[in-house]
Amino acid sequence: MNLTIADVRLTPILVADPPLLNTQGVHQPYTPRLIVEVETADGVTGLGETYGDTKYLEPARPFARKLVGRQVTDLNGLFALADEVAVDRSRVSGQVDVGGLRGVQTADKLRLSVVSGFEVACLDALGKALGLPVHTLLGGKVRDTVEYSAYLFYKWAGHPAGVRAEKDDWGAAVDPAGVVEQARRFKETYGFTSFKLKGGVFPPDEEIAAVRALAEAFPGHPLRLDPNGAWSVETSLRVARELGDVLEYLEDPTLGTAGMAEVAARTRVPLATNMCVTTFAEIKEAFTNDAVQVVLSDHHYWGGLHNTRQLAAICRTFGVGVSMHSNTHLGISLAAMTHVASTVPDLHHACDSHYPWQSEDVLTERLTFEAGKVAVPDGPGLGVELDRTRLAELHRRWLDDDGSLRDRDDAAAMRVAEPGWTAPPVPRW
Ligand SMILES: O=C([O-])C(=O)C[C@H](O)[C@@H](O)C(=O)[O-]
Ligand SMILES: [Mg+2]
Repeated sequence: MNLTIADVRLTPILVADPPLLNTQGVHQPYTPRLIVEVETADGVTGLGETYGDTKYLEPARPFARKLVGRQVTDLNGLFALADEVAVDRSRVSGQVDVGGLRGVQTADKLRLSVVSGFEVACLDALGKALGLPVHTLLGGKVRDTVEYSAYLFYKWAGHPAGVRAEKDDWGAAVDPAGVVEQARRFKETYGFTSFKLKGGVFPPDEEIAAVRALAEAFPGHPLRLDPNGAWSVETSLRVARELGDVLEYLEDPTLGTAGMAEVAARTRVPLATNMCVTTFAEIKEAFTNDAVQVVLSDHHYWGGLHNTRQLAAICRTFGVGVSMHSNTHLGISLAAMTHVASTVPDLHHACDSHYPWQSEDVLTERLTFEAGKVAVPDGPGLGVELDRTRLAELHRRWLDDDGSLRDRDDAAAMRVAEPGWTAPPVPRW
């Protein structure tokens, strides 16, 4: 068996995205992703997926060239290799990322997000070559299914008139009744029993009313609210007081570890984050100050599946819960999330996934949710197969784009409907 990497293919694509609202603005009609293929000398191909914006593509290209000639088994070597790749300083500022949704943005984190796509592709190739599923390569699954939560969004019925977009049939959700209706469809279609509402869109009282309406419609179901740091400490505490009896956790109510620690010290509602702990360097301060009770890992941010397991071990050591964050992603990443989640012993919260919002994919067969859970694939590698025709079509869309959609910009999408819109300064309320 020859496990030498003979070829690496990178295919940036644009995938349809509905008009989902967040505190920064609204999703653009198409969003970039990068599909990674690693091919061994024996002709075995492994698949990976990560962010596709220019700032990820730029380092991914030289990184891909460096991989040729190495072994797919050399996963630990990927990090040192990534350090050799230059990251344009203008792309990283050390502060919260441009989109304002993914926490700090450093060159290291950007490199890790690139590495994650290649690590998953190498694991997929290795698994296929050995005839073993990725979860076995990670030490073995401890569960056969992984539970996901319904990711509820305030949304418009459609993208603004005149904007080229794919249609969706979810309708609008801009008030409590719309949010409950969306949740009902999620539950009926996918069987989800936990619900997360993306907040920070409307004044807190409206979002409190939406969560109350969810609690009434779905009694006993775990509920979460995530305004992506849009609230002050005092507003966070007020929301925690008003919703404390129905929330599983509040996610990133306020920005920064110090603010989160202050909120955590004054409420019994657990705080979760995918913003103030998104790198290993941020763990010490957050955990020693008891700023967060649940970390939402994301194998893209953290540098892959092995790093996700290391993060879970650190969380376990500190008695901090672990779950998973999700951005717009396709089936390759959902499969990767499911494999790694299946190996984490104490995963006590349903993971996030945007997947139901993505009507397009590059797989021959989409992954499915049954009773809110994805069955852990047991076939070789990730257990998914690439649809090359679909990949080519979505790549063609990327090639045809004039550049305006190649870098996600929710504020720009909002300006189409509301000229003059800029992402609001935080705290917004
Ligand atoms: O905090 C979160 O869960 C996210 O950042 C997930 C996504 O970025 C979500 O907010 C979005 O896409 O609008
Ligand atoms: Mg979040």
